Amino acid sequence: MADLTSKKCVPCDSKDIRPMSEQSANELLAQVQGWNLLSEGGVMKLHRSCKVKSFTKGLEFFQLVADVAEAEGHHPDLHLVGWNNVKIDIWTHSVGGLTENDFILAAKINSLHVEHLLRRKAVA
Ligand SMILES: C[C@H](O)[C@H](O)[C@H]1CNC2=NC(N)=NC(=O)C2=N1
Repeated sequence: MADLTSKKCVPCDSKDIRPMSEQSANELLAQVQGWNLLSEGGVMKLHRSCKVKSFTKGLEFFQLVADVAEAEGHHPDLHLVGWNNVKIDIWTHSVGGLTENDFILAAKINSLHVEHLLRRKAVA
């Protein structure tokens, strides 16, 4: 199975794009560490949350994510709440569900070098 980061998102308005099943989404989830499936208003989405070191580092993180999204022509919902809590939701709006595009985008976000922007998780 080809690595998701080596793939390219396809235009979301192509006529043969369909939302995938929950089973397919769960299978692909293994390739996007740190992301979870979320169902909101009947729409299945990919969700990830993390803490950033500061409000401005959160905006820097968003800019790096935005660069990937623009390159892919596929976009996440970005939330920066309580000054340092980042939440990212990804789904394919044109079909109201998940497609491979969403997993490609999540995998490419995971491959960003952003350790300098993120707060390390406290070791239990
Ligand atoms: C033409 C193309 O379908 C639209 O411009 C893109 C833009 N980015 C997008 N991003 C996401 N997440 N879903 C979409 O349906 C979508 N559509």
